[in-house]
Amino acid sequence: MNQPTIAFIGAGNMAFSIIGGLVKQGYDHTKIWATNLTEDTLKDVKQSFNVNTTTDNATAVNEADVVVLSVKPQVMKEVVQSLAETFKSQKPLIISIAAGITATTLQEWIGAPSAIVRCMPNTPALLQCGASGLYKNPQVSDQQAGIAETLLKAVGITLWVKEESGIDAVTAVSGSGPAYYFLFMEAMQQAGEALGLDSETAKQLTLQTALGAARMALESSDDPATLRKKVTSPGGTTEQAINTFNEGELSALVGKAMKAAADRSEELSDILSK
Ligand SMILES: NC(=O)C1=CN([C@@H]2O[C@H](COP(=O)(O)OP(=O)(O)OC[C@H]3O[C@@H](n4cnc5c(N)ncnc54)[C@H](O)[C@@H]3O)[C@@H](O)[C@H]2O)C=CC1
Ligand SMILES: O=C(O)[C@@H]1CCC=N1
Repeated sequence: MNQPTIAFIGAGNMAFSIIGGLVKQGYDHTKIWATNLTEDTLKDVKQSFNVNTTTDNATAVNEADVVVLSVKPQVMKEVVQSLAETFKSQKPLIISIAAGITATTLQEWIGAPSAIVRCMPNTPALLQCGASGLYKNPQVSDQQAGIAETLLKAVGITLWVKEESGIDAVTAVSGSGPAYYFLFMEAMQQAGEALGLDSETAKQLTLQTALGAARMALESSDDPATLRKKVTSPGGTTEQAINTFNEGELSALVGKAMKAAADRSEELSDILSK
């Protein structure tokens, strides 16, 4: 299949990562456009990947089969409305990576039925180690869905949800998820220091343990519960820690925290549709 031309509207962190992933995987750089508000903010992406750049969003969209909306949610309405006529004439596949903006809202701002894939990536995409949830509206063809998947696979794994509300759950799990693990790392490092380790030692032990545990969970045929049990010697040290977590109802707390994140995602969709 010919590689489609892709325009990234808003070449910030996430767009930079996806473009980087695509180019590293051999995507033709001449088929990629990146836009931003000023030439200065486009220098980096131009120098790094030799893609086409412009400060005029419509110029890029006019060239594109696929448009990736990668500006912040707060400016999305203005950006989409200013491109509405171009979208209507060009009919590109539109992929939005913005948190909290539904495909229905995007379509309303465009003012015509449009093929839209909504995606929730996460920040490890910056290391090509991300996890993205994808939703496609009924206008998206199988071929377009394949294009969206290829694009996001350049920065990690991709999983589809059938209902758009699934994106709220994806946001609670993998979108916000890196922050939960960072919080746990912060707490473990602090606890290590409180137990007498110097800060650097506590940090290195914490981070390498997180990496090792994640790799074991991904690569082992055992599930996380089995892996946990294998660390936990009866009457030993881990058991004491796990009992303490259970007394504090850690699982219930995680459930409550993630429900709050999903509820906020739904609420933001309402607020941002205005
Ligand atoms: N799940 C998650 O953790 C993440 C989700 N996201 C989503 O990805 C999107 C992009 O996020 P980042 O790359 O971190 O933001 P960013 O702020 O790094 O990039 C956005 C870029 O858009 C540019 N921009 C602003 N107005 C523009 C306009 N009218 N025309 C063209 N460019 C314009 C800005 O100058 C900026 O460089 C956001 O909508 C965010 O919700 C991003 C990062 C992580
Ligand atoms: O905190 C947020 O609202 C965004 C969405 C997922 C990660 N960051």
